[in-house]
Amino acid sequence: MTGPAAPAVDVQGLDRAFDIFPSDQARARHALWSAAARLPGLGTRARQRRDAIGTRTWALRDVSFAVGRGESVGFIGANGSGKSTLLHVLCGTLAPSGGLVRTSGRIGALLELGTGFAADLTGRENVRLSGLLHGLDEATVASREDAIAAFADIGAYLDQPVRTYSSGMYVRLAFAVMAHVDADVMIVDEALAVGDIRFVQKCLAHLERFRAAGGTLLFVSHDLPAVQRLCQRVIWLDRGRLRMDGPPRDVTEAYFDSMIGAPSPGSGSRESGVGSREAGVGSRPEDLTAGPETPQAAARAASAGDDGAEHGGTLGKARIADVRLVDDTGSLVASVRGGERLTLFVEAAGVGWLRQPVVGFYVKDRLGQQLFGENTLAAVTAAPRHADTLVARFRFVMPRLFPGEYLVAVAIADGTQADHVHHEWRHEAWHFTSAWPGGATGMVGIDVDASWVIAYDTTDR
Ligand SMILES: Nc1ncnc2c1ncn2[C@@H]1O[C@H](COP(=O)(O)OP(=O)(O)OP(=O)(O)O)[C@@H](O)[C@H]1O
Repeated sequence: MTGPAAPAVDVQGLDRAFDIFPSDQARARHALWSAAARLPGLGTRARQRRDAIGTRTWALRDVSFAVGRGESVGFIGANGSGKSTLLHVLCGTLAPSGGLVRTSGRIGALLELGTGFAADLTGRENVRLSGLLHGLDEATVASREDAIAAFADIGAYLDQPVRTYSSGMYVRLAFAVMAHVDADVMIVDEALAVGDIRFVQKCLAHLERFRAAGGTLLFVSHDLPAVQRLCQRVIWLDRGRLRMDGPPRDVTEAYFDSMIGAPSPGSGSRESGVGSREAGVGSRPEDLTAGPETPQAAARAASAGDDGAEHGGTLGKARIADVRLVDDTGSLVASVRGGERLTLFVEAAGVGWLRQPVVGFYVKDRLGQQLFGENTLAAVTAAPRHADTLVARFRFVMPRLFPGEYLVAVAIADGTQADHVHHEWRHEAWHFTSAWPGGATGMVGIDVDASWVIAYDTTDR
């Protein structure tokens, strides 16, 4: 029995070993000696014979921590440090070799690809099966099927066997199921990494809402900014052992320093360039007037939700008709290297009476983090007028962006910084990839003309 104050997850002294055998015969001999070790009088000798067969790897060693209800905890660590093994033990798909694991409430898990669905059943059959396995009754599963299908958005593939799915389709369906089983605890492994940028943002927005509504989240990722965005606390696993447990910024910085071989500065305020934002902090993306967040913007954000919706805005009537990112020859730009001069065109229709039209944009990364943007607030001083079309143009030099996918969000508003009405905003007005070949640390790169290091003695020897 777990009382109301019991943590959602309680792990004490957890060990998990994997035995690797050179052959099936060796595996069978190991099983025999394991059985013999339980017989009276044979224990010590049988254990010695058993342990001489194969190689034992400790994926987790003496790991202890507790996660309170409503907490969001990120798990980070190098490849092979035990993160996935830990999540599997928490979900019950792997048994501990030692120690205690207690969880309370319904667990929804998105583990690595290939776990969770029966490959020969269709997506729809898997949805039904998963719903039942998560403890929902048949009627509830049936009533949620449409919502799950809409969230996954994989079209006719829903009625195809799961073995025909791409990894992206698989993860779409798996997340959609997890989002609809009334989980108290959500456990998400690196699987999200295979989703396309729009879907990943939709999932992250869902996890943020789940967290804000008091859900417990356990999140494994190598993506440190994503961990900082979603988690209030981070646990660093190092070769199976818990190395650090604390605030996201301290732990991710110490981990990053260990990865690049630098001494850790402790919990100082130095910015490492890796996701140095505080967890959960950041202005809402749709307010492109780039000032302090207004209550109106907050209210719009709350009503529209950042659910991956492609566009929103209810107050005005102008509609974004066309958005194009082009280079100096007028060609559409789908891939950038950074350093090139580009122009973003925005055209709106059905405008009507305007006091002072403001068009804005920003570029966001895969996690929805705003990287840069601009608006026409300073450029426009026109008197109120009537118009049916509005055209805005931003000419700028594209920064060096870390290789990956990016989205351009665009908004049209009318008014001043302090008092404006949003007509429409479009979260995903343009999509491009960055193919910058440099090795940026952090989210943007710089052009380094020269770099050097000098070593010298200050005293004569
Ligand atoms: N089924 C298995 N059989 C044998 N060894 C395993 C098995 N699963 C995991 N291991 C080993 O356990 C250790 C921890 O692996 P785990 O997958 O949990 O690490 P991880 O931190 O999730 O790594 P990654 O970041 O690469 O996903 C590794 O040494 C791995 O080789």
